[in-house]
Amino acid sequence: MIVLDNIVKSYALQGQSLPILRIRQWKVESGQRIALMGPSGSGKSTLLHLIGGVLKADSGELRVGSFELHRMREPARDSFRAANIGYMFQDFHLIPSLSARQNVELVMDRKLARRERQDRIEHWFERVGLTERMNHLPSQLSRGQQQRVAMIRALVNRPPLVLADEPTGSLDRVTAEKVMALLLQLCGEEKLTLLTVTHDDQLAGMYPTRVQMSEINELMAERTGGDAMAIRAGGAL
Ligand SMILES: Nc1ncnc2c1ncn2[C@@H]1O[C@H](COP(=O)(O)OP(=O)(O)OP(=O)(O)O)[C@@H](O)[C@H]1O
Repeated sequence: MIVLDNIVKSYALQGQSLPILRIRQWKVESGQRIALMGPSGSGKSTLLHLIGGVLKADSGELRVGSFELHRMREPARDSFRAANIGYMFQDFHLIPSLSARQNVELVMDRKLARRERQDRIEHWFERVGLTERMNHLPSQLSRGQQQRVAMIRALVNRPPLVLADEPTGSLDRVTAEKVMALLLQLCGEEKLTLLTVTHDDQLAGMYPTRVQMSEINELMAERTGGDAMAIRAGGAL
């Protein structure tokens, strides 16, 4: 379970503190698959970075399972992230000089026997329909295929929590729907908690649960009309 209590996050900008998030309470149950929606600048990526331990809140309490992220320094949060979070990004972040298989192998536990690692990799490539492409470089794959490799990389260690930031944002509609459906299916089968940022209503509609940033970020709710662009522009809140 993820629990946020009285979380405040600001960025320092040109000597000023720019408040971005104020969340009184938000809970995500284990195994939930949530589409996180909201206008540009509403703090979606910042929220994912807080939950993933990339950033630390200014104040408040944030628990992911038994981890109290608000008490942890950066090295501890880095270890937490490596062991517990699968990340997916809009632009895949695959290493161009490594094959699809090697990109996945890179994140796998070195303590696993080589045979076991290979079996797992083959199993996952089969599940996403890319068995024939395992030894291709990212540049030899379509964008949808590249994102499926990135999906394997995010899921192969069965992290309890998967954070996906606009994972289909650079794909065409048909491919985006296929990739999103696969991500939802695999996280469902593996019982992983999935938090996906998307601005696309149609893709969000595929999710069992949808959450608008305006429902949880009080800084948005306070603004009449939820004008998050003012947050982006550094407008007074
Ligand atoms: N490192 C930073 N320093 C200063 N301001 C930042 C920083 N990162 C983000 N911001 C600001 O914080 C606000 C929220 O950014 P964030 O990326 O979380 O929003 P978002 O909802 O994910 O937006 P988008 O949909 O455009 O990706 C924006 O106003 C952004 O300009």
